[in-house]
Amino acid sequence: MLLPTIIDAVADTGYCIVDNFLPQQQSQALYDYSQQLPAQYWNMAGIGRQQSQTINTMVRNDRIYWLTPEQPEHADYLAIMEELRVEFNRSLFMGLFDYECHLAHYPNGAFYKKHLDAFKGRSNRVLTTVFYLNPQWQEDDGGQLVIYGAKGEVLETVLPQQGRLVVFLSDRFVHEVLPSKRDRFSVTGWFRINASVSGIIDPPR
Ligand SMILES: O=C(O)CCC(=O)C(=O)O
Ligand SMILES: [Fe+2]
Repeated sequence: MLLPTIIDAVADTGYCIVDNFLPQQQSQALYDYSQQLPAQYWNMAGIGRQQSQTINTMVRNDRIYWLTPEQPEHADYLAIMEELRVEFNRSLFMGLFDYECHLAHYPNGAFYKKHLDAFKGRSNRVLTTVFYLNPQWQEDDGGQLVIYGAKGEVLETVLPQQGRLVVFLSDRFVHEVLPSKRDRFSVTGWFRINASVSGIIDPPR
């Protein structure tokens, strides 16, 4: 069973990379879904939250589409992430209360510069997950996820291979997506705690 392996790795090092997280046909089904999604459904990804959201194509130029449980195509993925959430809470008492995720499309040339997904005490995003959908990705295709350690050293360089899942603590690891030379598809998500900042519950997006 993969879930305990993921939890042990995150408890140990703060991150985890696993292959074949879903059965191949489920990964492929999400890939196929992303391929047929009409262009107008994809939004330019922003930086920051709600009113303070800005679109800065110097930092990132991927396009995103939020997944919802109402769509049957997303049900398998959301169901396993729910299992993972429950397991994290049971094993590590993390108090994760929900999960939000979106499809991401990096067209040829797209990237996401070094960033953190959360700032200590200022976000309810606790754990980042990235699930890759791309069949037969090669080194030359670029688009690697680079994860950095506390001293700025490279910890991991990850090819966005179909079926591969990366999980890491959102406020601990600076990371970036190197320029992709092919259309690159993934599902990026965050497990969240119900933290309130200045008495205001952090809204879902
Ligand atoms: O797609 C990836 O490898 C990482 C994406 C990312 O860092 C983000 O959306 O915050
Ligand atoms: Fe990120």
